[in-house]
Amino acid sequence: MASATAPIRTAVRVEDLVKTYAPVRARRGAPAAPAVRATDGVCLRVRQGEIFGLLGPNGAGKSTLVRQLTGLLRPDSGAVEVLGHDLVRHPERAARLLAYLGQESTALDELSVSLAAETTARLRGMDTAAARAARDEVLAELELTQLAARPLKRLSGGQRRLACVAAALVGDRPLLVLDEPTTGMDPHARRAVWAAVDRRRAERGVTVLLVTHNVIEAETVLDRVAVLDRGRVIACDTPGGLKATVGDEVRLELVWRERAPVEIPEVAALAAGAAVTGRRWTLRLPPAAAREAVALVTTGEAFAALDDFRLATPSLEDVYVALGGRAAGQDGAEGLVKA
Ligand SMILES: Nc1ncnc2c1ncn2[C@@H]1O[C@H](COP(=O)(O)OP(=O)(O)OP(=O)(O)O)[C@@H](O)[C@H]1O
Repeated sequence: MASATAPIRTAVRVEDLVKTYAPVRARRGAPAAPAVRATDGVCLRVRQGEIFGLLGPNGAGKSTLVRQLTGLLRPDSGAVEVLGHDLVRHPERAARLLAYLGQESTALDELSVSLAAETTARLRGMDTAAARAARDEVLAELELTQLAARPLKRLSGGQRRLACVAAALVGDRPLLVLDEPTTGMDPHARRAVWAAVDRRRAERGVTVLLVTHNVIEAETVLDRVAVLDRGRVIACDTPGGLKATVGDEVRLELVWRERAPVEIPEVAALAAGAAVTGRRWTLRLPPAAAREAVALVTTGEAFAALDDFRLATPSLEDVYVALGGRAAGQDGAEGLVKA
């Protein structure tokens, strides 16, 4: 975040951004696809030095939005300004202003880890010596030195992703746009990525725009988050501010052994407010009601039928559901908590 004395500058300004993908006509057995309004009037402001998240289920429009922000996809209408530059009129300026890590790595796959980082640094204007120094630094930082000689296509999925992150981080761009950077990584690698990102923000005031499904990760690394659903921003705040929108409700999860003992009237009463998935009930309750419910299910007949229970304060996922976004697992959306 910007220091208390420095003026807060806007790194990214997005105004009323619209992109509709054209419909596809039916051809040789392939069904027709209707037009999709993938971004539908998106407005955003990202401050300089901020780690800003775009959160939302599959198909919400996150990648479409970032591809417009990075000059790779022309919007139908609306404005995109990065560090004062109009990227709709001058998309070619994006390469100087930002590093973009997309979901695919195909362009680098033939290169070794070392060459991928060095070539990217050279493409970003560093001379050979500086590019090699930046390469060595980032490979050490992400613990990739041992894999330096290996071509990306011969790495595991998580290792390949880490090598792509390394390439994105070289060259000192003031804005990092990272689309699901930690997909497939183990917790150790994830931590290394977040530490590297945070270091650049702290030492160089780098701004980070991060696309994620992963609510848990979002809660721990983001300063602010915009929740996107069906091409629209349905909320934008700090993780804490968003959580406050669900008030002080707590989440109670009950897992029954075989079936819920709904013949017990108090259990039947709980059922009315529960989201049921198989043997699991999820309830959102004020703290006092949650305490009562816990007392009920941890005594007598109800307890005998109970396999497990968990009481949790609201998460961003609760916020997301409360905001009316498509709940995890519905409409083809994957679970929001994707480890
Ligand atoms: N090239 C394309 N042509 C037509 N429709 C597309 C195209 N790319 C994306 N879409 C559609 O636009 C909508 C937004 O897609 P987008 O990839 O931006 O979502 P997303 O939030 O990034 O999803 P995910 O989390 O799965 O990456 C979806 O309905 C998708 O099917």
